[in-house]
Amino acid sequence: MDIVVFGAGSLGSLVGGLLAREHAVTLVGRDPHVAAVRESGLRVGGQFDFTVRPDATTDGTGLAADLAVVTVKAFDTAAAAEALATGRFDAAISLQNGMGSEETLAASLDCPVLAGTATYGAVRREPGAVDCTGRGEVVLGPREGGTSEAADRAGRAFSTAGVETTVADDMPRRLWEKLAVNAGINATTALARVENGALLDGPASEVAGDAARETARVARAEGVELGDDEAVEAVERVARATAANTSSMQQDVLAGRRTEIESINGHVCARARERGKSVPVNRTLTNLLRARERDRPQD
Ligand SMILES: NC(=O)C1=CN([C@@H]2O[C@H](COP(=O)(O)OP(=O)(O)OC[C@H]3O[C@@H](n4cnc5c(N)ncnc54)[C@H](OP(=O)(O)O)[C@@H]3O)[C@@H](O)[C@H]2O)C=CC1
Ligand SMILES: CC(C)(CO)C(=O)C(=O)O
Repeated sequence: MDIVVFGAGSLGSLVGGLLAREHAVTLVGRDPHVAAVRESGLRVGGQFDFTVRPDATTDGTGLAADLAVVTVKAFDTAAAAEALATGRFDAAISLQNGMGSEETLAASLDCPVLAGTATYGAVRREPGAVDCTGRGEVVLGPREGGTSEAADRAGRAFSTAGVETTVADDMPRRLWEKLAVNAGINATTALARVENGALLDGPASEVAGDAARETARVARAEGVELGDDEAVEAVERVARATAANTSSMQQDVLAGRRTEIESINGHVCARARERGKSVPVNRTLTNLLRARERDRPQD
């Protein structure tokens, strides 16, 4: 397949590198990473060890492919959608954390937009190289649930390239469960400056559990069956599996970068407001991160 990976940062470079073992991949990213990939190829290290030679460009406009895989940060989705809309694709998929990216893409693109989640860990350490810090899986499917030929085709493309992949018919529930995990872990660890494993017990675990429970309550108000206990168990499962991780939001805070707070806890707050629900823990976490974003040097 011809595949465009829009957002050749950490996750996009890893997924693009894995896909390039089997498919014709074009990475859309920034220099000096793009220049290094064009010059010497993309080295995939950490839990893998191989080099591939995908195409790479800094100009994401006017491209055409069977599939567009979107891996920019959530706050860059609108710009990515605008660029992708100038090209031609049979399908697109978001592998981003947070909620709302699929809707943003679907509003601009003239092709089926699939939902996806990724539990691979990736860090781009230097231009032309990415490390896999944890082998996970990609789960994908139609964003409204059910099955589709586009989802099956994308699933086959990922699987044949050796990406652990599940094609799921319950993406709305899976997205809300992943949202509960990120709502519980990301902002809590970013503010407390602790690793994910610190949420398994101790003072911050209550905050993470409450944020996940609130998220489950909003999910149910949206018609998605996600129990309070299931949401808390998902947080515990992920915190245990990634105990030594510094969450992506904490990494962003430590590096002085913008965070994805609006599409994670901020999304829970926005949906709760529409449904007349109270989510005080998510509201507190969102406002504390917002306060810090106001003080962050602007891009
Ligand atoms: N890293 C991980 O292990 C995982 C990440 N995720 C999710 O995946 C998404 C991406 O995360 P991650 O890879 O860590 O983020 P990164 O910031 O490392 O990657 C995004 C990249 O896209 C680039 N980019 C943004 N807009 C454009 C554009 N218009 N044209 C070209 N390049 C562009 C960014 O460049 P610049 O910064 O210069 O704008 C950046 O290099 C997030 O939603 C994250 O939560 C999910 C699971 C695991
Ligand atoms: C699963 C988790 C919490 C792992 O750190 C993550 O998705 C993130 O940090 O953004």
